[in-house]
Amino acid sequence: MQGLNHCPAFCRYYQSATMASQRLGLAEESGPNPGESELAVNPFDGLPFSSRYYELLEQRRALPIWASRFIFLEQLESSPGGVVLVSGEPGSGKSTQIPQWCAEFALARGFQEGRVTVTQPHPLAALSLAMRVADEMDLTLGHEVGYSIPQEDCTGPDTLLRFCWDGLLLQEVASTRGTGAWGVLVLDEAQERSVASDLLQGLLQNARLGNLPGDSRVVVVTDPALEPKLQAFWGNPPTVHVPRRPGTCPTPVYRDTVPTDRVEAACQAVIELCTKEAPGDVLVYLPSEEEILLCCESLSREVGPLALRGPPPRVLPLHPGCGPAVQAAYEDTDLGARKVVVTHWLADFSFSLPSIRHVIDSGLELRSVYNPQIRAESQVLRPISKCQAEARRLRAKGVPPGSCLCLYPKSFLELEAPLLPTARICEVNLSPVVLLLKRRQIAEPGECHFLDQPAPEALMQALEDLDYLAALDDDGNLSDLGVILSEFPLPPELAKALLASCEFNCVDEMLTLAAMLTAAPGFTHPPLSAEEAALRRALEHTDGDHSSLIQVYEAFIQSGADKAWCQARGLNWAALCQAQKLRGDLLELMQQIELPLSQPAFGSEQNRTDLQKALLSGYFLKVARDTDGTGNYLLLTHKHVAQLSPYCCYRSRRSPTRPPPWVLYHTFSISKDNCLSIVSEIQPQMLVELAPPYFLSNLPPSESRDLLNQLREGMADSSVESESSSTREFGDACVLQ
Ligand SMILES: Nc1ncnc2c1ncn2[C@@H]1O[C@H](COP(=O)(O)OP(=O)(O)OP(=O)(O)O)[C@@H](O)[C@H]1O
Repeated sequence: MQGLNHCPAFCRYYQSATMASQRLGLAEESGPNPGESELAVNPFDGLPFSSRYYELLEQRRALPIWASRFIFLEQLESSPGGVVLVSGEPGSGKSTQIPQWCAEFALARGFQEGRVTVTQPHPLAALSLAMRVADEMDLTLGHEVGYSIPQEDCTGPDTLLRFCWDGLLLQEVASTRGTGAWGVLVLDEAQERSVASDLLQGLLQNARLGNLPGDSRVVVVTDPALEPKLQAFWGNPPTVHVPRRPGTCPTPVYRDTVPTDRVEAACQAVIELCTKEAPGDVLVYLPSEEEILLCCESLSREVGPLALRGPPPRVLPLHPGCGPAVQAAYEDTDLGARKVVVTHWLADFSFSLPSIRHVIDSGLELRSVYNPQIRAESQVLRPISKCQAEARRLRAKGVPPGSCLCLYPKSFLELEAPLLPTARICEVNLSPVVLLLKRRQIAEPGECHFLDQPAPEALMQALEDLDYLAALDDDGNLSDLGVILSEFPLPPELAKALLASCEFNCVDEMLTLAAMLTAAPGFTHPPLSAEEAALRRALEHTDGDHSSLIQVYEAFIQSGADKAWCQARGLNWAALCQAQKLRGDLLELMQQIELPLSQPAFGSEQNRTDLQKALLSGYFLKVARDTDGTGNYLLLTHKHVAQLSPYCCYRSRRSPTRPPPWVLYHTFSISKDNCLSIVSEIQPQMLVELAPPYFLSNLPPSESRDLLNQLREGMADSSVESESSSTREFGDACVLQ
């Protein structure tokens, strides 16, 4: 801010704004014109506007939302509760314009209440919007306009307008670190119902965000479908309705049946559009990233040989793994080639691509849904909501109208689809949410008023898990350990394993593992060729998948983070780079909290045991046992049978043939089969040492539980005989409980 206060243009702008009227500069509807040399200075950096600014200004003025600028600023100024709702269709200009107007509003108040933060439910959308808005405002990305997404903070001391992944903002407000405060907070894409967006709204509504200055503003931006619910939730705040764009969107054409091969059906529909030479870009919606990649491969093969008048279409994937390359979807292609963008739910509401004329919609989405009763994730293929289907249809714009092909019958969504997207808070593991609520001193998470209340059983399971992890004290409040766990941007069990590594002198290895488990479980993907498979096998570690992940990371670092090295092994280079960054962030955090670190010792026998102990301290809830040597694992916490994932090192190994009897796993998922992923062998004695005794006694009756209890009794007896050694062992185990 200091930079701005020393900027003459800012001082001139600010003085005139405050002297003339509270709303001067805000009510000015048209923005500066190229001829007005006096005003043709950017008030945010004091530099003259470039010609690019005026070029983009013309585009901005053509957006449907432009007509609502004055009314928005007026409501922001005068809203009695400080909350304003903005409701408009996708593509009307909400995500790019509202943040700029909020920045003008904050500037006119001299940024005395704080700066502007805009949340997005997808990190990639935050990045892409920051790039666009910096361009539209004629400012430098990373200076006045910035973004914060996992493992990348592109902001600086002069940042006035920050686009932020909502999960990150939630982490900031929960912890004592980070900026967390703002003068204007814009919660964009509320209709997506991300966990963080719902939670932030719940906390704001319950006035639990204590770090807010007195006169701050909250702007909630939504698709019209969620407006009535938000109106009721926020007590009828002032609402800006963005007018509908004049012109027509195509009437959808439905298929008679749902195709058995969606990818093939989508490819054929694209080829048909290309051969008919129907002008305009194409947007294809498929359910999953896997199908996006298959479709892109298949299209790239098939469109090349087509005898077309113009250049062959350019096929572009659009999914969370694309990184900054997503901007290519907005850019004009060389020689004016047609773009075919293949995506999934990511582009339901974000990524308004202005050149799209044709939409091909599978009507389905693949989502991960958590079942608290069996503590398992399932990949659920389900119809999209009616609101998403409408948003997809509206993506096809232009004159003459393009087309919208639905690869399903009309009755499909009418009968099966919900009206609105499901609130993600009702579909995820709630342990991190409950940890956060406890951090905000909300004693009973059920008390917090949310747009949709999560199921009581899901909350109970989360409380139970946090209790086992010793994150709660006897009164159900956050323990000291719980406070430290809540500081980490990791699931509670992984944060606990990381903390335990301080006790067991294996911080260096556990930091790597925490980063790899979070950013790059890419080692589990199948290799594509025999050479790849051989190179990959060389990275496998005999101790299991967890040690393999550490080994992959170390080899990656030794390669100098080389992209070609990763490609030769079929490893995801971008994900490994992310792991490297995250590891650095976690290390910094541990140093800030002044936790003891330890020297690298990967590969030694002592380190192997230490690492297992640290892992088990966090993951004792995720243990399974192969009771008869057939590879059918019984999970300890409930009566489910699961198999090792096909990519697990114990399955790809030629010998030994017998799978390990006791394993610790990272995820249990139910999709095509019941599958345990990222698995390492453990010794049951260690489990008895490290799991809280009441966890073991609460396990459902099974042969495994009896075995563990026998072990416990045996260990207790031997402790009487050799008190000194067992005191040391149990002493280790009790430190974090
Ligand atoms: N990252 C970007 N790069 C280039 N142009 C962009 C970018 N994002 C948006 N635009 C342009 O801004 C216009 C308005 O998009 P904007 O995202 O503001 O609309 P919206 O109403 O918020 O829609 P959505 O709900 O889909 O985000 C788009 O049509 C496009 O021309």
